Amino acid sequence: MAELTMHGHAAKPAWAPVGRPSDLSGAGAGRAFCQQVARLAVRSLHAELALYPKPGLVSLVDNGSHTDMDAATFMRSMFALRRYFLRIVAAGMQDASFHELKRLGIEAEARMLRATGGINTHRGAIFCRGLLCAAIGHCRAQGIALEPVNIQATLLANWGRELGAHSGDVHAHSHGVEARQRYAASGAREEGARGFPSVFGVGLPALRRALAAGRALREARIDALFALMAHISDTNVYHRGGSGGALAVRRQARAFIARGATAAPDWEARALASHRSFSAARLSPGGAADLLGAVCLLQSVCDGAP
Ligand SMILES: CC(C)(COP(=O)(O)OP(=O)(O)OC[C@H]1O[C@@H](n2cnc3c(N)ncnc32)[C@H](O)[C@@H]1O)[C@@H](O)C(=O)NCCC(=O)NCCS
Ligand SMILES: Nc1ncnc2c1ncn2[C@@H]1O[C@H](COP(=O)(O)OP(=O)(O)OP(=O)(O)O)[C@@H](O)[C@H]1O
Repeated sequence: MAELTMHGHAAKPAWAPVGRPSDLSGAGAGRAFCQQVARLAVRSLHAELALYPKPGLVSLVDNGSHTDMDAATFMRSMFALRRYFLRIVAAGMQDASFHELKRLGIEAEARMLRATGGINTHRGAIFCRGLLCAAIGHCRAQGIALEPVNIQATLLANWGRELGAHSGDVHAHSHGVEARQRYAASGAREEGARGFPSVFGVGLPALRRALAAGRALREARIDALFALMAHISDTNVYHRGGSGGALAVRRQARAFIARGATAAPDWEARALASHRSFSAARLSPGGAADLLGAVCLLQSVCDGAP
């Protein structure tokens, strides 16, 4: 939202920087800020879900490669996470420890699973967007401009050491752990430990480039998604498709980008063809989808986008 933006080209912030953590408990500017960021985080979940066509992924149009979840499952999960985002922004403002953020994340996962009947819709989003929300809150409390470079630096400076050491204690037998062991794939934990370089260095720049070239938000988000698919090591893809599946995802994404991505007049037909072929092969780049959502959140916080 425009009023969040702390730098030159958008509207001035509506609130004075929050200095005192005690603001968070009352109805002061701190609480209003947390509520606004939480709203943007939930909106980023919706933006990711609503985008179509996303190869193999669930959207409002169809379920892609998935038989166990649909848009309604994602909507239930989304509503269950609102309070989590509010709490984790506040925790970031109050200088919370990594242990405290992790506790909030684990609690949110449990709430998500209750809302979906045990289906994992947003584990990656809870992890990545939760940490970003904490860093955004911390920046705000310290009067640091809400710019991507500052948010990433804040995340690493405050929780980077523990993120680097965060290995096998949560979900010792997850699909991500399995993909790392079988294929030496990296995944959400490694992304987190490095301060989500794919979000800040790949997805967000791709989205901004497309917008600067005059394309609409939908096209810019598609460009960001394909840039992420071409770049990351997605443990969801490894889990479902092995190394062959991971190679196929990267190849298709690179071919889409090489043809000009959404600048090409026939981009939609080609994105749809990818969606059909991924769905037939049961491939689902869920990690890229999570990171795209994080890009949407950062764009709305830093650039004042809807
Ligand atoms: C680190 C987490 C995400 C575990 O990851 P792990 O790879 O073991 O689990 P899993 O296979 O279930 O995957 C988790 C998610 O990562 C996403 N993902 C896959 N690949 C990637 C990637 N390269 N980059 C980012 N996300 C990815 C997937 O979409 C999936 O939703 C997490 O469950 C965790 O530690 N949670 C603890 C609480 C928490 O969220 N804390 C937040 C603040 S510290
Ligand atoms: N729009 C989306 N469609 C599908 N998956 C998504 C979407 N957005 C994010 N994801 C991520 O992809 C993952 C879902 O994929 P998948 O069903 O393979 O997960 P899983 O629970 O690890 O595996 P399985 O369902 O095979 O047990 C979720 O963790 C979710 O974070």
